[in-house]
Amino acid sequence: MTGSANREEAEVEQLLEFEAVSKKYGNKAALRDVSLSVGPGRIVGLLGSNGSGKTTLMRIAAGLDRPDSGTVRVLGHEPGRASKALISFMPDRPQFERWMTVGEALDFQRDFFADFDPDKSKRMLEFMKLSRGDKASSLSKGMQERLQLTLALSRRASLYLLDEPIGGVDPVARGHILDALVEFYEEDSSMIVSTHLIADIERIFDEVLMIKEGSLVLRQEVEQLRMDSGKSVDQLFKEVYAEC
Ligand SMILES: Nc1ncnc2c1ncn2[C@@H]1O[C@H](COP(=O)(O)OP(=O)(O)OP(=O)(O)O)[C@@H](O)[C@H]1O
Repeated sequence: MTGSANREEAEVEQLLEFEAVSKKYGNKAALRDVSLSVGPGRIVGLLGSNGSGKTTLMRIAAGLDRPDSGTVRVLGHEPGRASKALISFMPDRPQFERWMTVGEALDFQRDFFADFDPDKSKRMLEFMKLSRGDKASSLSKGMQERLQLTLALSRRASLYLLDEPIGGVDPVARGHILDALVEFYEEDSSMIVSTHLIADIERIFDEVLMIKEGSLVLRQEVEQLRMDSGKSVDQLFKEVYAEC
């Protein structure tokens, strides 16, 4: 990164900042000395092969796991009640109970989060072709992901963390879901999206972070990356992870 980019970054209040964050599970290093920052109004792709540390990074940002060392800030707050109120996290596994209907899952989210927006949630349900009366247990994997996204994006959060949001959605529907991401996220907020399906999703990214064996190996603006390398993000990803 250039000096002027550094100065610009320092002037904008960062939504998320990691400084030298490391995390081990037993003797397995899941994150190694990761430093990054995400400013407002950005859609950031978090890319990495299986086990590279994407979920760990998101869980630490969401305040669900603690780093062993390093510091994390969300709009200047250390992880805790204030930072959690600013973040909407979509985990890679369903967070609703299987006995719930779609409507009950949304009501639960509404009761839990002060920033839940009922109007947005209604528009998202229509967009996702879900009905309040649908039973969560009878939804297909792809429809469950649509519900997960509806729950996450129905909040007016500052930072959305979406862990593999389109893995179970069929290729035809992916474009529709990506359009929902772009349409329903808040202008001044930012979104970090982890994925393996880079070719499908790279069109929505402003910036990508590539993580390999717990280390951040690349952080770049997508336009710049395409201009510098003459390659798509997907092509570059395949090169970086060729031996994984
Ligand atoms: N709770 C845990 N206990 C032990 N090891 C863990 C735990 N969570 C993650 N790990 C290990 O940490 C490393 C990073 O895992 P993580 O889930 O963050 O990767 P990921 O990039 O999200 O992978 P995937 O794309 O397969 O979901 C892996 O080696 C994983 O086995």
